[in-house]
Amino acid sequence: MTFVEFEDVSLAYQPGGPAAIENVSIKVEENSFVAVVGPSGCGKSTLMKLVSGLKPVSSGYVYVGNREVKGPLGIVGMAFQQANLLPWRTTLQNVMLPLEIVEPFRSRHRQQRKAHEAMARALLARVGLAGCEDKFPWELSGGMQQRASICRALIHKPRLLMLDEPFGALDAFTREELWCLMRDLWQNEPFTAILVTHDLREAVFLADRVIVMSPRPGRVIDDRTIDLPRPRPLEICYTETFAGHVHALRGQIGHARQH
Ligand SMILES: Nc1ncnc2c1ncn2[C@@H]1O[C@H](COP(=O)(O)OP(=O)(O)OP(=O)(O)O)[C@@H](O)[C@H]1O
Repeated sequence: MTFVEFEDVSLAYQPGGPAAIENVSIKVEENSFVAVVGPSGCGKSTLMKLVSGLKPVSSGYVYVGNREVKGPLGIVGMAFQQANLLPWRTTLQNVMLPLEIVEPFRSRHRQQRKAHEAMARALLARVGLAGCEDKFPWELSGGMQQRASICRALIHKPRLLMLDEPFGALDAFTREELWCLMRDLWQNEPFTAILVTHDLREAVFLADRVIVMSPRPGRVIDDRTIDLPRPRPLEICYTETFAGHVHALRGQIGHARQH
């Protein structure tokens, strides 16, 4: 079943101005993991803003769960390159934030505070942050902050997770650790995921499909199925099939940049 659909979508940030993306049509199956790659400025983050309802389309339609997106959506979890944790809240309080804001959790939050806290503690433990609940963000490393930010994006069990370069600011080892964490979280309790990334290895490792965008105005120039078996161990990154996907994607983006 299709869960997210772009139907011939264009967006110009200024009315009548140049299009950031043009005639984009994409279908994302429920509980699948889709990555979007392309040269800088091709409109990857713009796609995120359109799906989450932070920006209206100039033309075309965006549907999430069979409903046209017309404003911010509560069923979306988001994680960005910067962890963006609130510095005055502890890690636990940061993770619990969506439960205070998003329905149906919000209206039950007072009565179910203890249960909500237990959910947050359990999720923090799953990502290896047990013992960090009472620490403030500045007491955590970059990788730990990003783990907490992923917990915050998932705590309200969103049906759709939008990831905008969430591992981009991390060192190579931490990044690979978090790929595995994301793989396990998704595999354990599937949700629909859309990942924007510059890292082609990350895209191939995590995704079922990789969508390639052209330089501005962003258009879909390829939609590549990644048929690597799951569960995928990190060692899969050193196989010929994996390298073949990465090379093909790199070639397409290089070609698109030149033309
Ligand atoms: N708020 C805005 N107002 C005007 N133009 C914008 C705005 N946000 C983005 N753009 C333009 O729209 C185009 C697409 O931007 P977007 O951020 O979606 O690209 P991107 O592929 O995510 O880029 P990067 O890979 O560098 O993060 C770019 O040319 C950018 O300059």
